[in-house]
Amino acid sequence: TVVTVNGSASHITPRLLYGQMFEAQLFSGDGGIYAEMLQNRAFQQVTSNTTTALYAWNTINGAGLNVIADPLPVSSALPNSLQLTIPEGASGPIGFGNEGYYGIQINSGWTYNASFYYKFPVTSSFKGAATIALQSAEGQVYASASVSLIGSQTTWSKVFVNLRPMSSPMSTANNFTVTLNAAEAAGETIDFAMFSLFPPTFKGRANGLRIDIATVRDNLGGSVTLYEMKPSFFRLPGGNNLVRISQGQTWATRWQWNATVGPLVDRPGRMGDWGYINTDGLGFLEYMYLCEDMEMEPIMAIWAGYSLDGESLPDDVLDPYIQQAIDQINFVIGDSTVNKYAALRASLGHPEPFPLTYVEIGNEDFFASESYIYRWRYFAGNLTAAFPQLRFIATTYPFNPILDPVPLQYDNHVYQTAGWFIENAFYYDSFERNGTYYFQGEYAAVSLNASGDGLMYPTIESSIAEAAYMTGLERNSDIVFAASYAPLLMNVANYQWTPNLVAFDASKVYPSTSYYVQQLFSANRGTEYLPSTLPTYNGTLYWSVTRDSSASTVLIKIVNADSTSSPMTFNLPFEVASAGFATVLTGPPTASNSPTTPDAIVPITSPITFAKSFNFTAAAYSVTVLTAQIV
Ligand SMILES: [NH3+][C@H]1C[C@H](O)[C@@H](O)[C@@H]1CO
Repeated sequence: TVVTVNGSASHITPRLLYGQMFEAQLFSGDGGIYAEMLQNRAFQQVTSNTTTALYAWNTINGAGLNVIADPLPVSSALPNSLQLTIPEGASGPIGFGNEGYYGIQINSGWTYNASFYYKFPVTSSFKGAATIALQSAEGQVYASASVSLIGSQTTWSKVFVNLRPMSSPMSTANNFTVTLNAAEAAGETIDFAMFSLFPPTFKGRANGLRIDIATVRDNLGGSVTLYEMKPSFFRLPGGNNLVRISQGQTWATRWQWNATVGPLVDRPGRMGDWGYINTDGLGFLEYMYLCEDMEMEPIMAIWAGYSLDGESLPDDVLDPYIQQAIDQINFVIGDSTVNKYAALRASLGHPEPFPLTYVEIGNEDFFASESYIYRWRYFAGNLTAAFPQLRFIATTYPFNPILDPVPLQYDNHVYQTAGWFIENAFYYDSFERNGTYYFQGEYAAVSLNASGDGLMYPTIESSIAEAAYMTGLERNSDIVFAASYAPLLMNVANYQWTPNLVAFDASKVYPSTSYYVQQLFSANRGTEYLPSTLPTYNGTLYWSVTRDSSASTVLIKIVNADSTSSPMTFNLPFEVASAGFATVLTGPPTASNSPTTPDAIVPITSPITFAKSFNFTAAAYSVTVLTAQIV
């Protein structure tokens, strides 16, 4: 195959071309990138006096343990407390433990910050020590500290404890425990609330992110990071988790930005849309800090009156929801000297506005496109008037139905077979250039063929198909302004969707083959697209040529979906230095990175010789990035 490259760029690479889609699903937030280690830390949204209310907690040595509806709750947002009753006649340590999110990593290099509130429901003469510890399920103590609990403390008192493990067990089958001396504390009843256990966080941010997900360490000691994927945008908070959940919930249980900001003790949490309770500890401001710390711009969605069980808000009750969206946007970009919600942002520590260009109105409203006709008109109409500098993204099919005001951006989602992505590498080539821009907000090859089962993890075959499609996104990035694989993160211990880009468990992270494709494309995007000979439609060989005009480099992405290698000749329109690099991701088509084969497939970079006209053989089943210095 001979590829002739044009020296004049057809268009510049859009600022936000590659990024990440995020929503609280698959324990990607709680139990994932949100670094809180204790599951069910505040007994949010559970029914008191039930055993299920105690999920993730366990009793030690026969202590009585119950979640109560506290007559004196730690806050109106957290009505439940954990009541510990110490029986008479026991001996030794007695109390309770938390198993974390399917394990707790104990690392001797870390200082853990623990905290909780306690009170005695009835005043008592007790004055004794509680031991706070990190210990294995078998009871081996790795870190412990002592705090004194005082029986006269009948109002909530917050306790802080630092824990420094003496060693790092391989196993994550560990517990955070609170125990007292059974003889000393016999007959006592003590209430607890709002526990927390944090390891060090990404960039040291309080209430922040798990370092090894924001920064993913591969087994080779290198570091591939969500951050290193050089994502330019972060779509939040969903996805379906933005949309009110189905199964007969009320409008009030939808995600609401204002219920997720401010002190953790004031956040009620909610039943998320993926079958588990969201603490909302990774709240709206934490999402903004995540964007700031990973140098991304939010593509922020607002709730637009649709629920997954098909109901839509009628058109005469939209005003309070439109106002809530206006307030949400002002929290992000408002002037803190004039706007109350911007002033709230300042009071929480961020007086400056966050960057924001795009606001998505709803999510996948093609499921409710009839009502979207008026919902879009009211939301986009009012928000455009309030924020003329913002660009609003519609979530129905392009121009179906016709919307007013006419959307200038649409969000396309596609979950399809690997074959579909190969066949649709020219998907956007035929789109009219009529001033409309497209966000490929969610896409993934989810199975290998129409009848095939869904993939648990991406494979080389599925990732290569995505790469072929992405060469089309680059060729059409004059109208495709942003693209993100979805979903981003999955806890291998509890998930509701596969495949995903990056899997993890309580101590390790598993970047998939598709993650490496995203990283190769995003970290080598160039600043302008150089047209070249078009690949064969529905063929097996695809490429995309860009130039980085600041670094003065040429970047050539090559995708070979065939089982045999493919010799190529590139004719460049300019001279290049002979010493260049090839980074190749390749392997057997069925190969995956997974907890059992964590780094089966990683990109390998090696030097190659370039010339104005040069030959390169694309390996079978491979994604390659060639980079050369233009001279
Ligand atoms: N059904 C998918 C589409 C929706 O937007 C996401 O929440 C789901 C996967 O992440």
